[in-house]
Amino acid sequence: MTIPPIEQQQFRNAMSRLGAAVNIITTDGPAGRAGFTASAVCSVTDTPPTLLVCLNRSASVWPVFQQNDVLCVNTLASDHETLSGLFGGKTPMEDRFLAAQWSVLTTGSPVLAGAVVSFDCKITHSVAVGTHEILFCEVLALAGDPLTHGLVWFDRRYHPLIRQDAS
Ligand SMILES: NC(=O)c1ccc[n+]([C@@H]2O[C@H](COP(=O)([O-])OP(=O)(O)OC[C@H]3O[C@@H](n4cnc5c(N)ncnc54)[C@H](O)[C@@H]3O)[C@@H](O)[C@H]2O)c1
Ligand SMILES: Cc1cc2c(cc1C)N(C[C@H](O)[C@H](O)[C@H](O)COP(=O)(O)O)c1[nH]c(=O)[nH]c(=O)c1N2
Repeated sequence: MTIPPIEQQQFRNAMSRLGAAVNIITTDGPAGRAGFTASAVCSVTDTPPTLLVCLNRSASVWPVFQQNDVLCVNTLASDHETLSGLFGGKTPMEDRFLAAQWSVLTTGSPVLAGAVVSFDCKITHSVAVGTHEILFCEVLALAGDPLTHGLVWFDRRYHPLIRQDAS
């Protein structure tokens, strides 16, 4: 029996049905400051606290993350749609960062003001799979705003998460 291969577009159409949090992944260090929008973020283990980020190696930011070896995962709030678009397009890097306020925690990676949660991490190792690099990241510090509402990428558009009981 021959199993027909899943085409790229079929895979993307299927993945578009898998809702995901939207994040801006930032870094700063010897290679400079950079950031991009990512939905491919996942918890790996809590001992040591580790998450993963999948980054396309064709992105302009890839060499910067590779050299800095640190990053911050900033999970976006319901009012961050415009910011997500800036970090997900071909916008010049300085213009992306001018559109929001930033601080730092432990690694020096930019921490977004008003994020739902921020994970400040060192990249412990990475694995290449196809077009992407899976970055395994140990979490060194946390921040966040418990009053914010989340944002989900589903069906190729944003869905602000507003709790039914929110006043
Ligand atoms: N993991 C990723 O690299 C990823 C995830 C989401 C969106 N994007 C990019 O954002 C843009 C808009 O995406 P969209 O969701 O509106 O429509 P789309 O049809 O390009 O993608 C649909 C879904 O497929 C997956 N996907 C898309 N490109 C991928 C890739 N190169 N590798 C692995 N998975 C991929 C994602 O889950 C995405 O939500 C596109 O340029 C897309 O490539 C990339
Ligand atoms: C909602 C959403 C979600 C994602 C993306 C886009 C958008 C709009 N992009 C694409 C990524 O943000 C884009 O390629 C970067 O801006 C890098 O582009 P430059 O090469 O720096 O212009 C993206 N890229 C990636 O490598 N991993 C990911 O998980 C995602 N997820």
